[in-house]
Amino acid sequence: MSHAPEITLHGKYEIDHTPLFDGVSLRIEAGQWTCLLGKSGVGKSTILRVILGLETAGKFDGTLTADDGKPIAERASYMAQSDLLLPWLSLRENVVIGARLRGEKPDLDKADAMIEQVGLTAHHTKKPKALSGGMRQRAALARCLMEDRPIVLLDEPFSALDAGTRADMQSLAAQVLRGKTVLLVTHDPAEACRLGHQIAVLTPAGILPWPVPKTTPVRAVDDPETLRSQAALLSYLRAAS
Ligand SMILES: Nc1ncnc2c1ncn2[C@@H]1O[C@H](COP(=O)(O)OP(=O)(O)OP(=O)(O)O)[C@@H](O)[C@H]1O
Repeated sequence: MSHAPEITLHGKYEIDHTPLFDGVSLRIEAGQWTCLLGKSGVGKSTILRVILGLETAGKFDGTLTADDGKPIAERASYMAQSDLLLPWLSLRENVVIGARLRGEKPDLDKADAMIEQVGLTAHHTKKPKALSGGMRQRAALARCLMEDRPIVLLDEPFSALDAGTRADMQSLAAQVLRGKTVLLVTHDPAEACRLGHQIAVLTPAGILPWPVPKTTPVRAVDDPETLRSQAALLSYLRAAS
């Protein structure tokens, strides 16, 4: 796998001259999972889009760098909040769309294994409209995990899943993305405390680094320190909202 860089973002962002966040300093550690939380509308998805160089509603004023000095967007894979599945393609064709768009021969064996791991083998010929919301999200996850990129940006990738499937998909993503530089946007303190090597809370005034349990992710769902940590994080988020 190519080098998974550390990424740093410093700066402020405004929409129509109104600040959304100011003085943000976010370090996304090399080869680790950084979980980004914060209240709805504070700008988490915007940060992902800034990192990817995608269009946003406002203007970012600051710096975005990788520790190896190379461009970031072209070696990143991205799972957006909406599944972005192409409605005229089957689930399997959607999962290999990245290779097809690059004019490469898709690795169908790998795709089938990924579809099996997300539990959708029985549905691989179906079009997106024949899938439930949670199934579509798992298809989008499989499509993202197919891409062997060193940088991975995930925007609430497990939000539509039932609790059991969510825990399974978290474990799968952690296994497949081991060693990559991952930024995960989530509203779920339990998810952040289970998966995060680092946790950051975005506020209008900047980033608050949140202490993580001493154990290494993926943490057990019943690990006492993880449970204490997620309870403290939930209390903080509730008080801050
Ligand atoms: N196309 C747009 N035009 C105008 N404002 C926008 C547009 N897209 C986003 N915004 C504004 O930018 C702000 C940040 O949006 P963003 O989606 O980054 O928030 P978020 O923290 O990811 O929210 P959520 O947790 O609800 O997904 C919001 O206040 C939103 O109203």
